[in-house]
Amino acid sequence: MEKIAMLGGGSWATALVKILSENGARVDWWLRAKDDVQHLLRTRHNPRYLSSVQFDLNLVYPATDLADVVEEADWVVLAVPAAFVQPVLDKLDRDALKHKKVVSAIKGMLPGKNQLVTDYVAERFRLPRTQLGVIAGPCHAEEVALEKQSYLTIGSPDAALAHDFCELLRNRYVRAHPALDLDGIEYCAVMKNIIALTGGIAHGVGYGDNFLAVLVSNAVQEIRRFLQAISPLARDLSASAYLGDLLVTAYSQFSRNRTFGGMVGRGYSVKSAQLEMNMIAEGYYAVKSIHEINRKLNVHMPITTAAYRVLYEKVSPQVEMELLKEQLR
Ligand SMILES: NC(=O)C1=CN([C@@H]2O[C@H](COP(=O)(O)OP(=O)(O)OC[C@H]3O[C@@H](n4cnc5c(N)ncnc54)[C@H](OP(=O)(O)O)[C@@H]3O)[C@@H](O)[C@H]2O)C=CC1
Ligand SMILES: O=C(CO)COP(=O)(O)O
Repeated sequence: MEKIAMLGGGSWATALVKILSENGARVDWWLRAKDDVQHLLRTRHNPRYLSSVQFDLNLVYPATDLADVVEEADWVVLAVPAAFVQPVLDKLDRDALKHKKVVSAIKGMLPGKNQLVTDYVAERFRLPRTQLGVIAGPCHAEEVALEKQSYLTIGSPDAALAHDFCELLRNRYVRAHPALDLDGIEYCAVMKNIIALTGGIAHGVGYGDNFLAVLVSNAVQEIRRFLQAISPLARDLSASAYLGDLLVTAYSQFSRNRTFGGMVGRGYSVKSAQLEMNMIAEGYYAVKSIHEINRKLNVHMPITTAAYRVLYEKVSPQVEMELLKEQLR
């Protein structure tokens, strides 16, 4: 039996625990709050995220002791928001992940360090990239809870790792495919959140579907330019790990990034939008990271720049969307 350590207690971790445990894997599940662990042990449900999902406690072992949770695992899956991944993982000994395969389900970068999660893990735990992977693709946790047909892509420079993790995920409603482009997939997952957030801002200001379609088309070009500058490779951006994820985040009712952007466009401050959401919109942090990385690369990125100016320089969303609209084709 495969042993998986799941780190994170939010919606995506909850959805992945459902998929993996229903496929027969043992999942040791780290959540940060004792009360949530107690609730899970008592009721078999996560109290705050996807609370309709019921877990088989013969396969799912919720706990708050991080070192214990990872100790016996073959696989460690990271599903805490990017802003908290470093404080969580820094509690582990540097050798704690030595012979383990580490798969990041996080769609964000370490704020402050402006580093991809897999780069941070490789550096901190001295792991070769062949022990690392990412889970990507258009997939909202809420639809997994409803068992709606979904597709995931596992990116890893190690084809066998990607293949094996796909096997752990595949079921009646999840298809999973391997890919080799770890960096491109991870960066794209970060950037699509920025685009969805900006689409939300535009919508909040009053722009409609016609504008959003043009924004998303231009976004594909912006993502292509950035990826070519930071990680040049012949890649097909129309694949679902890239374009699919961009589309679902820009258009889905479940998208936190789009929702957050919408609130900012309607006049909420960043703080009040974050408080009201109660979930994490990674795009807010990603805008700053990508903007700062791009100071060196100098790629033409009008959408990211517009989002940065609204979120970090407090330029009015109306004014910024007026300026952005002149730059789109
Ligand atoms: N939700 C989805 O559909 C998908 C999400 N992802 C990615 O998964 C990652 C995790 O997001 P998701 O599961 O959606 O998160 P949610 O927004 O559902 O939940 C927020 C999570 O952040 C935790 N958290 C809040 N503050 C802290 C803190 N100070 N230290 C540690 N943890 C904290 C919360 O813990 P607590 O409950 O204890 O407050 C909770 O587990 C993100 O990178 C996201 O982009 C990827 C694909 C799909
Ligand atoms: O990555 C996601 C879906 O693929 C989740 O996006 P949101 O965080 O915007 O909900």
